[in-house]
Amino acid sequence: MKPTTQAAPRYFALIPAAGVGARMAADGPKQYIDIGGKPMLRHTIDAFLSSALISHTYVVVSAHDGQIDAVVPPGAVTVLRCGGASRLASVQNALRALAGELGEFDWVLVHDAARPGLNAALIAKLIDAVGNDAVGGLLALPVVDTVKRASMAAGANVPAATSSVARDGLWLAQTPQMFRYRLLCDALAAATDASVITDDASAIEAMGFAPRLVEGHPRNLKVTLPADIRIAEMYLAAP
Ligand SMILES: Nc1ccn([C@@H]2O[C@H](COP(=O)(O)OP(=O)(O)OP(=O)(O)O)[C@@H](O)[C@H]2O)c(=O)n1
Ligand SMILES: C[C@](O)(CO)[C@H](O)COP(=O)(O)O
Repeated sequence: MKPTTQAAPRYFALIPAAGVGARMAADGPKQYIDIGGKPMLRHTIDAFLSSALISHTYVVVSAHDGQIDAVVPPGAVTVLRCGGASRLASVQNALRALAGELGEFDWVLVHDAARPGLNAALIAKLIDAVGNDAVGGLLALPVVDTVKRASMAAGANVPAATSSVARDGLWLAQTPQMFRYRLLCDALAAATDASVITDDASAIEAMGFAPRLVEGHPRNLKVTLPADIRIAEMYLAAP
């Protein structure tokens, strides 16, 4: 019997970088803020370029982005100027733009530009853990604090806790979130509400699948608020 040869799996990075960084309240989009001597987005790009597992890296930016060309290393990264009004829309647009380049079984690792602390070891950990999985998965951190559900009473100036949420089984999603191209396209094509589908795994879950959770690292935080910059600087100073 002729031995069957199966093509080696391919892993592609897709970096949504079309946000405006409203919560950072900086002069411009937070993905271009300097951290440790280079723009945040360049740290994120370099994490994928440092991994021998990644076949190619794509960055999706807004159509009128005027800063990306000074950030990406020539030739090593493809810029997709199809960012949308939400992270969901940016990823949907990027996946459509890649229809002619990616095969249905190619793995896509969607990773926030705002998570510059990613490194090759975390990329390898995720791929090793779910690269043979039927669904895919994501880096995440188990919740270590007590979680409160709160409400703001009329006339109050701070919310009040109405209950505590049992933390067993609660995880905080990070990225990359890795799924095969076809499944990810189908899941996101069915997603309409960006306020509900706030990560790629949410769309996969909405199809009834259970993405695997692989423990990430605090260095892989999402740089969202001004105070996050110092934390990112600390981790990026010690790769
Ligand atoms: N329309 C959007 C919104 C967000 N993102 C990207 O999705 C990632 C996570 O989003 P977030 O941290 O919320 O970034 P912003 O949307 O820029 O931040 P904010 O919500 O404070 O405006 C970021 O890398 C961001 O650039 C994107 O590609 N397109
Ligand atoms: C994708 C994500 O980073 C997982 O935690 C998160 O959902 C992004 O949320 P944001 O409001 O778009 O930053």
